[in-house]
Amino acid sequence: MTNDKIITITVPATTANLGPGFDCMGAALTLYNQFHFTLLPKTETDTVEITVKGTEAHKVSLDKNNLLYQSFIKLYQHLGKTPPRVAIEIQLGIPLARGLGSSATAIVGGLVGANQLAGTPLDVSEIMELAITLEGHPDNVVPALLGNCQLSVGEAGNWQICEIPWNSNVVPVVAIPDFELSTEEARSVLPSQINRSDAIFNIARLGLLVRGLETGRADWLRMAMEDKLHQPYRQGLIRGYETVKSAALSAGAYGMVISGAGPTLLAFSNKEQAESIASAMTEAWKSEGVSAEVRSLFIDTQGTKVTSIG
Ligand SMILES: Nc1ncnc2c1ncn2[C@@H]1O[C@H](COP(=O)(O)OP(=O)(O)O)[C@@H](O)[C@H]1O
Ligand SMILES: N[C@@H](CCOP(=O)(O)O)C(=O)O
Repeated sequence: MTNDKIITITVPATTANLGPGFDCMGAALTLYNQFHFTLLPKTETDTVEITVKGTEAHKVSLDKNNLLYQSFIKLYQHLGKTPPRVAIEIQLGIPLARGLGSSATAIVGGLVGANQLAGTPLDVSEIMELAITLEGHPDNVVPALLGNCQLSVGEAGNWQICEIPWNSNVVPVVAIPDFELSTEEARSVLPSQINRSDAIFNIARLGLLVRGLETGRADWLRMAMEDKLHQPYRQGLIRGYETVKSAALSAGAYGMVISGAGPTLLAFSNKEQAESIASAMTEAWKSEGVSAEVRSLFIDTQGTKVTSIG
């Protein structure tokens, strides 16, 4: 094995939807997965070597079904090139199937890793287009790639990406429970049709959320973090949702929403109250028999980072 080229891709977690921004808005968080790609010499067989590190490593597939590897292969197929043999090491810092964009990191990491090894034939917007197609919605892959809070508007082949300013006094507090909820399951409970009043409810709040995030105005954020398109259908899948929400609000949170497809719950706070809100959410979940890791994070401003050796 030659170790002459090692590429490391670091991809941030994301919190998608942010309440009313279902399938269109999301923000990158300061929590990361890292992917190392090492070029291997060609052989007759095209086996892949995958190793995974981290507390949930045993849950990740080590064969060709691995989502990171599949995304890696997709980029070469897109280029019409044969993929090289690689050894992949995954360092998991983001818990899986918790609504923090672990699948988005795998998709973005695989595409960006392949693009680097192929000599960077694609630019960021071409990678973004492929990532959105693979994930099926833009709200987690776009901030994972670009960092910050991003609103994605459009359709395949024609995306407008708009960065939403985020006031530094709006602190994301994430409460990550010890149980999983796959995005697939959380999407399966959503209705295919919505009524007009629910659409108006969300349109108005998404506009308010954009201004609330920019200004940090508590009264705007409080109302803006409500939603009628996905959360009412999903909250029944999250044990303790109501208890944790009332604890967060009583402790002074502006609002609380489901992070991505859940089950992680996301509260917004000012800097002063973040710690007491985190404790209140931990205790509330404990009272429901759920152990949770609760953390105050920051918004990641850099997005996906590439480091190359060799
Ligand atoms: N680092 C990774 N490498 C390979 N596959 C991953 C990785 N992270 C997540 N996945 C895949 O994505 C699935 C979780 O995706 P999903 O249900 O959308 O949850 P999430 O909200 O975490 O994105 C995992 O069960 C696994 O199959
Ligand atoms: N808009 C999607 C977002 C899923 O994000 P994830 O981080 O849970 O994969 C949805 O709500 O289904």
